[in-house]
Amino acid sequence: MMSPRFLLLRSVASMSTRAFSRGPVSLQGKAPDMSEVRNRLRQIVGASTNWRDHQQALADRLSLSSQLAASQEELPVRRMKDSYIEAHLPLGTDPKLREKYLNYHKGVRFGRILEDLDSLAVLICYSHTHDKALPRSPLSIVTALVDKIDMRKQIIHPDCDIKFTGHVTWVGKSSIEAKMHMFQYHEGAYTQVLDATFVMVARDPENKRAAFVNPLKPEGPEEEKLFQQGEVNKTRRVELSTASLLKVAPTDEERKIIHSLFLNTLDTKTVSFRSRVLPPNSVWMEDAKVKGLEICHPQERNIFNRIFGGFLMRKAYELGWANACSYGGCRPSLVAVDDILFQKPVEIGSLLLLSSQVCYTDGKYIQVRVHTEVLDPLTRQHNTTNVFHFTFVTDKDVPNIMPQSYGESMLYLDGKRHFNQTLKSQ
Ligand SMILES: CCCCCCCCCC(=O)SCCNC(=O)CCNC(=O)[C@H](O)C(C)(C)COP(=O)(O)OP(=O)(O)OC[C@H]1O[C@@H](n2cnc3c(N)ncnc32)[C@H](O)[C@@H]1OP(=O)(O)O
Repeated sequence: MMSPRFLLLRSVASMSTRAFSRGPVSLQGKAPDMSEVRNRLRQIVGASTNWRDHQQALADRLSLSSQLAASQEELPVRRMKDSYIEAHLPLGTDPKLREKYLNYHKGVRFGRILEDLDSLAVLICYSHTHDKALPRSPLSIVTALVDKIDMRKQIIHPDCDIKFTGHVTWVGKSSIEAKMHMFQYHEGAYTQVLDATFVMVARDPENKRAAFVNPLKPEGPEEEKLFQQGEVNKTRRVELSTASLLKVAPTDEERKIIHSLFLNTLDTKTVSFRSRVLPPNSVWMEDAKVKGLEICHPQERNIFNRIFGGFLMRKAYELGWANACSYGGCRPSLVAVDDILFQKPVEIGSLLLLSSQVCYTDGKYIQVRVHTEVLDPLTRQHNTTNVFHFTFVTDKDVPNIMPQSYGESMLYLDGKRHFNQTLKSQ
């Protein structure tokens, strides 16, 4: 039986033809491939194709400020089908493209898929906010959050065509939730590989302050449900942020977990709080880190001359995967991506420090957190730009991760919260 999600997708897809041919992604009526998606984004904002022209392109965009709406009410209401997009990644039919996506293990580089989802989410939002009367959009639409990516299949074939679909499911004043689905053509049919929910934020042409986006009117019970889920997601995010362990103490149950881990690691031969012994089949958290550095070259810029969010996700994912791989001693598969927060833009030329940590384990599962920060070499100041959460699974049980310090215990609990959230949605 087909899943309700898939039925919904089909129903939106079937009513999308008119929207698709009127929307800004129309390319002689056929669905674009991912390079066309990126080219279309460049056209929509008037991005420079050469780095030497980027200052001029930025100056040209400044003049678009006068086209921003003064209130949300003055913008026309949009329907979900107005932003519906289908895009293709012809891995099966384009061998040159396949090389870019292929990993050593004859699978697909998931980091590349993250880049494509990010680009597609931006184009979906520009379709929602499209104004026929304007040749260029005054909005700078940036990725604020990857709320969730749930894998429905663990194997992505490198030689079969991929199809992405997606549309806006909820809007606030300046924020937009976009849901996307990925399918792969295998053994004569398209089957679902993943579902993704991104939150994007519209900013002025200089990317300095929030800008209003068109309201969204759900049509019919299925769209109402999606819209309400968007509201629920927003409330959940606020609640999670309020209960963050960086702000408030752990719950009673969590405190008991940490104390029991502490008791399990005490050296029974000494009467000391300090001497700790690693239990069998365990690894100290301190020994489960992998770090990396990226110099942020202009090649990785987005349409607003900052570092492309998809590139940051790819780098963080690959580091997190390498950490899980060395921790588990075998190739892990991705189960879910959860709550990727884009706190601050990364400027071109930055030194980006990436730090990945195995923060929670449960049987075959490994929860990895990747933290990125930019380092100003002159002032030696560090600024957090992103935090990423990945859940991996391996084919055998992995050692238990063991926190030692109070800070590590909070990382452990945060990892456990993310892991439980992932299990709930599976
Ligand atoms: C060349 C080919 C490439 C083509 C691809 C193009 C892709 C381009 C996309 C990107 O690459 S973007 C790059 C990665 N993303 C960033 O660099 C964003 C970095 N983060 C920020 O700049 C700020 O944190 C952000 C603009 C997201 C939010 O800033 P603020 O917190 O000051 O926002 P503000 O308080 O003004 O709130 C504005 C809205 O954002 C919402 N918001 C802010 N942070 C959020 C969050 N974390 N989650 C959900 N919503 C969030 C907030 O609720 C509010 O919604 P409403 O207006 O609807 O009420």
